[in-house]
Amino acid sequence: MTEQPLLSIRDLAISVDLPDGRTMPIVEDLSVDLMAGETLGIVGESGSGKSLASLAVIGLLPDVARPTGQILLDGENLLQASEDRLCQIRGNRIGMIFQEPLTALNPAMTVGDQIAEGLVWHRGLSWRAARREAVELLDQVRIADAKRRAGTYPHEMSGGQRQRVGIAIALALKPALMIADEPTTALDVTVQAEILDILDDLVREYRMALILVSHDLGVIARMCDRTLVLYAGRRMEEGPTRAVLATPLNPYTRGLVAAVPRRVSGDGRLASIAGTVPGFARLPPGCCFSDRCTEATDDCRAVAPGWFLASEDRALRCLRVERREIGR
Ligand SMILES: Nc1ncnc2c1ncn2[C@@H]1O[C@H](COP(=O)(O)OP(=O)(O)OP(=O)(O)O)[C@@H](O)[C@H]1O
Repeated sequence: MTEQPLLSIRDLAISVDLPDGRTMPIVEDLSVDLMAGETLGIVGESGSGKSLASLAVIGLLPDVARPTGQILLDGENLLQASEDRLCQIRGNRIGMIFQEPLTALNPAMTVGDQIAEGLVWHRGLSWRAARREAVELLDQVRIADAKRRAGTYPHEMSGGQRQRVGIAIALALKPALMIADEPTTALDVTVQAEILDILDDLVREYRMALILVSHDLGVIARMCDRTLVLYAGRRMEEGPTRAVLATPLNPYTRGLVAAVPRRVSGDGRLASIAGTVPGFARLPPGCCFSDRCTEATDDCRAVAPGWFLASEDRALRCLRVERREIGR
C-alpha cells in the first residue's frame, strides 16, 4: 500500500475582505502534499501569500481572510474543523515557529512556564513534571544553563535565545508537522545559522515534517527536500529542491535563483528581477508574472497557464515551457 500524505492541501484559495467591502483573491489553486518526515520550503517575494498559506494550515488566518478548498491532515479537513478541534491540533499535531518570537511569547510569564504550559494542558502533566521537561527542551535547543534560564522572562533574552524558546514551545508536544515562517529573518547571520542547525537536527531526530517559509533560497536549499515557489498567490514551480535550484524551469524561479548573492553577473552587479510584485488588484491577465517576465509572449499575456507535470516529480506553470515540453 502506498503511504498517505501527512498533509494534503487541495485547491486552497484564500481571499481577503477589504475595508471598502470588496473581496480580493490572494492565494489561488494551491495544492501540495507533504509526507511524514518530509521538508517543504515555500519561497517567493514579499506579498506572494506564503504566510497566509501557512497560517491557513494551522487555522490562524486573520478574520478578514476566507479560505476555500481542503487542508487535510491525516485525512481530516482542517478548514471544516471547529475552533476546539483546532486548539487540540495546534501544538499537538502541528507546531508553529514565528518570525518574531517576541510577539509570539508572553512577556509576563517565565520562558520555562511557557514551554511547560502545553505539556500541562495537552498531556496532563503536573506543573512540576512539565517544568522539568521544559528544562530538558531548553537544553535541546542549546540554551546554556537551561535550569536557571527557565526562570527568566523573554525580555531578559537575546533575539536568538528567544527564537530557541519559540522552537522549544513548538517542539514540546513533538508535533508531526512543524511550520516555521521566516524563523531566522529577524536574526543576525551567525545566529541564523545556529537556529537552522537546531531546527534541522530536531526535525530529523523526531522525523517531523517541516514547512519552512522563506524568501531566502539559501535557507531553503540547506533545509528542504522539496521546494514550492509562489508568486502573487499562485504556485509557479514545485519539485526536489536540488533540481528546482539547479535547473529552474519557470522564468520566475530562474529570476529568483539568479538573484541569489553568490550569482554575480558578468559586470559585477547582482542580478535581480525587474519590477515588483503587482498589487493583487492589478495582476495582468494571462500569466500573473507576464508583465515582469523577459520571455513572455503575447499568448502569455492573454492565456492563464495551467499547472502541468514536467516530469515525475517536477511541476510548474508556464505556457512556453508547457508548449515546448508537451508540444501543445
Ligand atoms: N490581514 C490582512 N488584510 C488584508 N490583506 C492582507 C492581510 N494579510 C495579508 N494580506 C494580503 O495578502 C498578501 C499576501 O500576504 P502574505 O503575508 O501571505 O505574504 P508573504 O509572501 O508571506 O509576504 P512576506 O514575505 O512579506 O511576509 C499581502 O500582500 C496582502 O495583500
